[in-house]
Amino acid sequence: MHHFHYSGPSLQCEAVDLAAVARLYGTPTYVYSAATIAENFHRLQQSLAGLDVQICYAAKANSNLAVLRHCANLGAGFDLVSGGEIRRVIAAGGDLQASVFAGVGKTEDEIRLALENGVFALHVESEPELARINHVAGKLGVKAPIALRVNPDVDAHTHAKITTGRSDNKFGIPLKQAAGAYEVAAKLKNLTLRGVQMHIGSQLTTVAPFAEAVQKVAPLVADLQANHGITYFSIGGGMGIVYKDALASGAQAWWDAQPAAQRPLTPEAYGETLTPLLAPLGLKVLLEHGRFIVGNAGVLLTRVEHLKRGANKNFLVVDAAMNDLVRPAMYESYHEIVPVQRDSSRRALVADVVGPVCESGDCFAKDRQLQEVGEGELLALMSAGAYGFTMASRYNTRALAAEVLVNGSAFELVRQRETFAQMIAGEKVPAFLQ
Ligand SMILES: Cc1ncc(COP(=O)(O)O)c(C=O)c1O
Ligand SMILES: N[C@@H](CCCC[NH3+])C(=O)O
Repeated sequence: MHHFHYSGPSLQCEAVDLAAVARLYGTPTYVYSAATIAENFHRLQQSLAGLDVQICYAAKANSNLAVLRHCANLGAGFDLVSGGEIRRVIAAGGDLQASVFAGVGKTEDEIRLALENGVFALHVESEPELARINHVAGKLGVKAPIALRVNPDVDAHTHAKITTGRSDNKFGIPLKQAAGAYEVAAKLKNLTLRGVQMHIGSQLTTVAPFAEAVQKVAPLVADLQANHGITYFSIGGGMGIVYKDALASGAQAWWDAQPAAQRPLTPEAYGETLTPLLAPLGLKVLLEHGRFIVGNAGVLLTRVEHLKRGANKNFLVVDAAMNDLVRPAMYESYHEIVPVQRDSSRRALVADVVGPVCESGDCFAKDRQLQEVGEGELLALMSAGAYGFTMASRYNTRALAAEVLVNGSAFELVRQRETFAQMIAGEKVPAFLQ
């Protein structure tokens, strides 16, 4: 559920007219709803009520400082995958002592930064990494708290590029080798064994793969608790969101109308299945969801440049492009596209919605049915709060978009649109070319 809805003809985020945001800050602009983030966060927390749960929000989904601070204020720690993300949490005033540092290729500098700032644990992806962390911790004279990321080889039934828990993915230590790797870790004197971690993929739409993975890894967790005194089990992130009916799914009525067997995954169903599997372990549970918390909490506002009538199809050219939101080009993913001013008297238009980038893949939607819209009118690409801005690039020397956070009837620019001067600030023409 989320807080994007029409008030009469106008699309609003909470109590703010999206047209007003575009007038003030231009387009393309990402707009996030603070209330939606808070609601998702609380629902997730409630879903495993009764267990000792810490949400480590996956900052890679949306790492704007305002979003991080909002999550921190709600009680989140963070799941971080780079020194840059660690520094972002520090800059946002978040709690690193409730945060974990993951990733298959942590550098020595990044490990040092994590340890110096007292992260809750490092999530280790391989035996060579254990040795590296042990070495850095030794130089600092500290003990590094670690958990091994275990790869349970479970099919998450999601897009091949975002599945992470199969044996042919680069992530984690195969379950069969995990006990041995823990024995290796236990012998390294600068490490403290603190937990077990797993993550099987992103945009999971059923609870079954989560349950299968928890059941596969639970015996190892119980063993390590008995023999090494570990205190937590991180079951990763990955809860999927509704993309296809993105606008309608903001309302309770939409959920009520879904046949029970086809209802999208909810935190309540997730908690109902996983609580009985996790409770007997008696350990702290870490959740690392990103998309579920912020995905439906954001839209990308864009303006129509032209309607171009081609030989056999229409192209609606907008001012956002694949550099702003790469998901459709990268994963063929679906984002609902809606007008900011709705007008039911307009004729229907079927068009490819495309950006100005010089690639045929720069296409947000193929043969999409929309209301007829003309030059200068605004559209919203829904469910763009996760892996939207954080995956943006400057391809075609296009500036990074602006970001706005809405809270009730208030809204503020939380990232200025990049200027050309900022884009080229680190570049120079060398003397030998002058
Ligand atoms: C280790 C880890 N934790 C958390 C996440 C967040 O996933 P999601 O945004 O699907 O919840 C990811 C991304 O897939 C991940 O690799
Ligand atoms: N970037 C992906 C999700 C990857 C999650 C990170 N391991 C997406 O946009 O769906």
